[in-house]
Parts: sequence; structure tokens; C-alpha cells
Amino acid sequence: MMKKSMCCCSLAALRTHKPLPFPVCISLSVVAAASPRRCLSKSLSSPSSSLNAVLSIAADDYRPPSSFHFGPSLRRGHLPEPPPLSLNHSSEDGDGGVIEKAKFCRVFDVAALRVPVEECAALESHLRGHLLNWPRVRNIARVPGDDLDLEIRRLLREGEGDGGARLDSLAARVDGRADVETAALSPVLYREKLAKEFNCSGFLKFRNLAKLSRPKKKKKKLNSKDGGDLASKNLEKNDSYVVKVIGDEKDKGDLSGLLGEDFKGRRWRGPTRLLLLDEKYAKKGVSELPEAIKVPMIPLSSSFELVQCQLALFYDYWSMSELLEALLPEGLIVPTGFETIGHIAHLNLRDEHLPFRKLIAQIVLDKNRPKIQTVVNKMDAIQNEYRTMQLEVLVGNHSLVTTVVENGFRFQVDLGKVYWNSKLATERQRLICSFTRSDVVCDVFSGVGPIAISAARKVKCVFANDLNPNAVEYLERNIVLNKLERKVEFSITTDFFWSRLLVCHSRVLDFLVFNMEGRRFIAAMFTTQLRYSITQVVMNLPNDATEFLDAFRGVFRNTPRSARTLPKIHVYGFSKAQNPEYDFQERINVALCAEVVDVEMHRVRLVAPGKWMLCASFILPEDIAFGK
Ligand SMILES: C[S@@+](CC[C@H](N)C(=O)[O-])C[C@H]1O[C@@H](n2cnc3c(N)ncnc32)[C@H](O)[C@@H]1O
Repeated sequence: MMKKSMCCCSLAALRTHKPLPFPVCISLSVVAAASPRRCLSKSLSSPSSSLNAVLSIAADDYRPPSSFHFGPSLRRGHLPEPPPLSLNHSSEDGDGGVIEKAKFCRVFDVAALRVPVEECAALESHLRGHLLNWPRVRNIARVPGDDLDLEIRRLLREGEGDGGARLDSLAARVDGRADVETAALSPVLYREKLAKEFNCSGFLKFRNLAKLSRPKKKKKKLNSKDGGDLASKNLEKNDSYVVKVIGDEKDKGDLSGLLGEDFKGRRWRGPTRLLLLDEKYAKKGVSELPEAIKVPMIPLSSSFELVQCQLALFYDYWSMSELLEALLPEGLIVPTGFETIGHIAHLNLRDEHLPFRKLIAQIVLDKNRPKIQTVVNKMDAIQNEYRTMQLEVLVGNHSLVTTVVENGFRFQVDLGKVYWNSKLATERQRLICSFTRSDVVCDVFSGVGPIAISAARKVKCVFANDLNPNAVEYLERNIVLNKLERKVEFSITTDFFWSRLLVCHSRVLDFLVFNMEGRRFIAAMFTTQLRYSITQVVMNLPNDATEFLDAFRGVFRNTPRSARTLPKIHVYGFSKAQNPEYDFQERINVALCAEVVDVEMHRVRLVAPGKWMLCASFILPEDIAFGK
């Protein structure tokens, strides 16, 4: 059975993809290296085995195809040499599904202009069209050592007049060869010097003992194994990509030809940044750069360098759909969306995705942390009376209790026990906007209270009801959560409804909570003389709310017409008809056994192809309310 399309907060579409040139392997327990394609066919023939799936991409088999020429793609670039071991950790779920993150590293050759930091921003805007402009990669890159210590910078400036002599001297001292005894040393250099001399000279006068004895800041240890060429300080800061300059030490590619003999052999002596150039300039020389790049640099007074770089993109860089395209077998539609309810990502996977559900869930979790903590899949269509969903927790923490913020209110829900649908937020807002301060609202199917609670801030009085005791419990919690508890006089249950109602006659009624069957609730609310007349009735049970409309027949039959206000009813329903409004109106007429006029119809949303959710709003016809 094919399932409905996946619900999606941002992208509802599902799309097919061409396979990547590396195979996906799913096997029971071992990371397959030898024959991944065999593993794939095996696992696909027995989907249940994927419960403990271990996924591997055969890096050796990777061949970049020629059809993709530009832009970041897992189909392009080359694998790092040696692989960045620091990224070799895997994403793992409780059932053993593993994504080998290191296999998603791709290295791209790009050229960059090394420019003084002060001029970097201006140059970036001048050269924008010639820069790399890749999503999630900054055109301005930083590499270790591009920021000089201010003190060193000052010394360098002082050294301008003496030619290279003082610079050489400084370089010698930085290298630990303190050959200039008389020079004023920076605190760091001074400390180094003292440390070296202490043993042989005995007692020494410290310039600033407090500073010198301050413990060093702890640095994160880089595992020597993790070294790899790509592991650097930057890698610690940014897990999605890193830039490395190739042959940095060799000082080649300066623009002396472009900027004149003055700059020949000299490098800028301050902090620098890299401006990453468009891919097409990779491995090109200065003479091959277009005038549009050269000209903006000529008036600038500093030296520039054209350097060749490697840009490595890691697992964290790639989007959810890029990863899924890489991982799912050939020809399988890539699921691209999910619904978010608090910290829970709610998937609605098709049958063909089910063998890969843990893998998909793991990627959803990885790509949406920390907001998402749990990923669940809807197992079946909502069928039960309380409209709760059958959910399978795929990865993350197993709690289905979450807090949702909607229209400025907070709602705690347990998705396993109560109904919640974030997609109705706009509709609820629309409805509440139509209420006024003098309204008295009766929410027949209130759930955990998104309509009742939001309305309570605006209207005079709210009566909220739900058949599900768990929903009523969460409704009461949410009343407290939203600081409306002073408005709640008490809650009434079916058993002692009448006795308590007599008590409440003498009190101010603002918000009453009921746990009753809908039809009985309507009858009870309208046949009793309440302090306030109900002006708005909300019936949000789209599958069969119209079946409850007959409960309004004759509700005012024992009262004089002048003593009653006719309420406005907002009833929800679905329709697959060609003319959904006409179809829904017909069903309302049948339920009330009358021709209802002046019905305002509103299309709420398309819940499935050709199936509309509608809201019909109308004043309860007098003949029905007062009829026998
Ligand atoms: C579609 S949900 C709507 C909840 C709420 N209005 C919202 O927007 O979240 C319908 C609610 O009606 C409740 N319900 C179902 N049958 C009912 C009945 N016969 N009487 C009263 N409530 C009922 C369910 O427990 C569920 O909470």
C-alpha cells in the first residue's frame, strides 16, 4: 500500500534522484568493504534486516562523474589524502545504524587571494561576482596563523625603518633564539626568556609575578593520530568545512608583476584573510586572472598573493537531501521534509522508505540538532476516537511529551496520548481573530486547548470540552502554563456536572473545562440557563463533526425566543468532491434536516490530493434551535 505524501514543514515535495557513483551498503552487522553492491541487494530483499543497518559507502569505488562541473556536490571533488581521521566518528542510533561521516568528506581545489584584513571587506564587495559564492561557505576564509599578535605587529611596524634586520631578530626570538638582550620583550617572550634563564641564574626579578604565575588556558588536545593534513584549529571551530593553503611556506604566486617591483619578495606583515575565488580560477596564475579581479587591487597599497587552496567539505556541510541522495538506493524517491512538533520531528514515510527509516531518521536528527531531539514515524492513518497518532520512535530520546509554541501560547502535549496538529495554527488564528471581547466560546472538541486557551485571552468566557481524559489533563496543564489559572474557577467531570454547575451559577465563569461526550456536552450547555449566553461554538472534529449538529435541534425549545441568543457555529469537515463547498453544505443541511442559509465557507487546507478541509460558519437557524 502506498502511503500519502510526506507532510512537510518547508518542502512538501518528494523527488527522485540519480544515483551517486558510490554504492550504498546495508548489511546486518559488518561494515562491508569488499562487495557493497551484493550487500545492497541482500538487504533490499530482506528489509527487516535493515533494523540493525550498518551503512557504508565504498570510498574506493568513488569516481567523480564528468556531468557536474560546478558547485559543491558529493559527486564532485576528491576524497582527502589521508582521510581526516578526526571526522571518522559515526552517527549511531540505539539500534546500531551507523553513518560513517568521514566518507562524506570532499576536497575541492580553489584559488584564493590572500589580502590584508583591513581591505578584505571592500575587496569582497568589489569581487563578489568572481568569488566562490557556495552556499554555507564564507567567501572570506581564515587559516591558522592569519592573525598576528598585536605586540608582534607593533614591533614589525617599528622595524619598518631598519629594513629586515629587526624583523630577522624578532623572527629569531619568536623561534626561541632570544638574541637581542636589550630589546623590550613582550610579556610572553619575557616569560619564555625567564624560564630559560631561571635555572642557571638563580634568583630573578619578575616583572609581573601575578601574570606570570597565571595558569595557562587549557587547549583542546589534538590527537596526534587525528593529525591528517586537514585537522587544524579551524576544524575545531567549524565542522562543516575547512580551507587549507597549499604550499603556504613557499611564498609563491605573489602579485609583484601586477603591483610593481616595490612588492617583489615582500609579504604583507599584518593579519590576512583569504578571498576564495570562483572555481574556474583554480590552479591559474595571476596573468590568467581577468582584469575585473586585478583592477580593484592596483590602487591598494599592500601586497597580495594568489594562493592555491584545498576546500574540504565535511558531513556537517551537506544538506539532508544531499546526504539522502547519496545514501538511498538508486531510483528511490528522496524524502525531503518532515513536520516539527516541539523537539520532535515527525516523518510520514512511504512503504518503500521503511527499510531505511532509521537511516533517514538519523540524518534528520544530525541535520536538525539541537532543535530536534527525537525523530518519529507515523505508522498508520489516524483512526481512533481520540485522534491520536500511532508513532514509532526511530532515533533520539524516546519522550513524546513536548512543548509547542503557537500564536504566543505554549502547549504541552504528549503525542502518544493526545491530538496535535501544528498545520492548523493559521486556521486557529483566523478563527480567534473573528471573536470579540463580548463573545462566549464553546469548544466542543478542544483537545489540549489551542483554540480555547488562545480565545480565553480575548473573549469573556470559554467552555472547553474533550472526550479524551488525557487531552483534558493537558488542557488544564496548559491553562496553568499560560497563566490563565485565575480564570479557571474549577473543572467539571461528567459524574458531578449538574451539582457543580449549580454552584457555579453564583460565581464568575471565565473558563470551564469538561470531559464529556460531544453531543451530551452540547445538550448540557444549551439547555441550561447559563450566566452568559454562548455566542460561538467551535466544532473541530473534521472527520465527523457534522454528525453532532443534530444535537442542536430543539436546544432552546423550552425557553422564550426573546431570552436566547442564537450562537454562531463553526463546523469543520473534509470533502473530496469537485465542488467541496457545495458538498459540505449539503451534509450540514442533511444533519440539521433544514436548509441552512448564509453559510460562510472557508477552505482551510488541502490535506491530500483533491481532499479539502473546510470550515463552515453559520448562525444556528432559529427554527432548529426552538423547534420541537
Ligand atoms: C481533531 S481534534 C481537535 C482538537 C483541537 N481542537 C485542536 O485543534 O487541536 C478532535 C478532538 O476531539 C476529541 N473527540 C473525539 N470524539 C469526541 C467526542 N465524541 N466528544 C468529544 N470529544 C471528542 C478528540 O479526543 C480530539 O481531542
